[in-house]
Amino acid sequence: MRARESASAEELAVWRALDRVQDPEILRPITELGMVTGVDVTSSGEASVSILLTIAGCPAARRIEADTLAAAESAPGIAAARVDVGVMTPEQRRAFTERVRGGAEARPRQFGPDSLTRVIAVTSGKGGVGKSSLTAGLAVALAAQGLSVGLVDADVFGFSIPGILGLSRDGRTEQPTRVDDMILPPVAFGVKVVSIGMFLGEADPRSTAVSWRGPMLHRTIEQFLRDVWFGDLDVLLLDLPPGTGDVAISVGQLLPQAEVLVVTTPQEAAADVAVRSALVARQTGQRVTGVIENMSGLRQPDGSVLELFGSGGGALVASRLSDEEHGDVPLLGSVPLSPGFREGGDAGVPAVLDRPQDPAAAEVLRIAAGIAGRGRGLAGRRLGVSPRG
Ligand SMILES: Nc1ncnc2c1ncn2[C@@H]1O[C@H](COP(=O)(O)OP(=O)(O)OP(=O)(O)O)[C@@H](O)[C@H]1O
Repeated sequence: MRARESASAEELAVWRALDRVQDPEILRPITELGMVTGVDVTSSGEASVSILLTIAGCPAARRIEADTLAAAESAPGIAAARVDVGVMTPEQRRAFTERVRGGAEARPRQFGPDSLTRVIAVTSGKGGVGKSSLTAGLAVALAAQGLSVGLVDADVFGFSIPGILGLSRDGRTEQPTRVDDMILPPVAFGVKVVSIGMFLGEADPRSTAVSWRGPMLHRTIEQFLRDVWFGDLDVLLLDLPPGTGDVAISVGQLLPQAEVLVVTTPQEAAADVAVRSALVARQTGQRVTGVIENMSGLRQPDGSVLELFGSGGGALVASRLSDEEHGDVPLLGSVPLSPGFREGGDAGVPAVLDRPQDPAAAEVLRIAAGIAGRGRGLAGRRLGVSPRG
């Protein structure tokens, strides 16, 4: 088997085709990760490709093997292809994790103060207002716009993200892959997802209640942020539990640079508790950057709108959080009630991808575009002015 440096023209064409094969968990080309160890092409155009996997037999491994074969077969001048799969030795695995981390020892802490990742924590006052559905929708929408996105489901008591993103089926939740001490999160619709629901072992998350106390919760969130390898993310979203509990405070301590989005319903009575959850975030030094109203009016077949939960709650929360000290906290959007949006979540296929015309999905896409366009504040951004000549 020949390395890239000594490849013939036909072999080089195969290497180039393999550059397009991504590791489905790390989301980087397998050639860049050193997983392709050699390519041979015979004079009759038969290609053999050798790849090394961290572990054999897992779904990611099967996909890499299939994608490698398809890529080799598609290369110009190739009549047939086969793939030889090997498993890395412990030594090779160490070199691999080093390469993935880019020499992590020397790198700043993931999501530490020097990190360029924008961290957005989504909170709500009451439960059941659609916070998880919106967080998942925003994450998928941002990934679809080409951003590199991670999502931490920190809603320990009501983790629902794996279900909404199709990572949990028939009571089995997809598990992160462990490569030595590196934990690689599963990827759903381009989003790297980690959830407390993935760390329950064999327990069926449908019938498993997590009843951990503060310190245990804090350690778990800390582990999510430290040991799970997200790679270089543009945006990390966190789905917090509703209310003002231990997790919100831990996230405030661990990620003081986080922006906070508050989800509320149009019901004015829900506003007080939504404002309180935002104030807890402020107390831990986080910035509240916007409010999203969910479950706004439901469009009727005759075109009228039924305001099931009243109206005005989002605007009320936004205005109560805006003041001279903290500036304007905008209402980023009002997501209507929509049966299609709920069905997408239940089926594990986000409506923002599957039915972007759905009124709720369309509004989530619009909010995501606004969030993507806003960046992380002015620091490091180019301003739209040019010097006068
Ligand atoms: N705009 C909407 N239209 C219709 N159904 C919605 C909408 N938003 C959310 N839902 C549905 O409402 C239910 C609750 O949503 P979700 O689980 O996202 O709420 P939550 O605020 O995260 O709840 P908790 O924090 O208590 O777990 C889900 O069944 C979801 O599909």
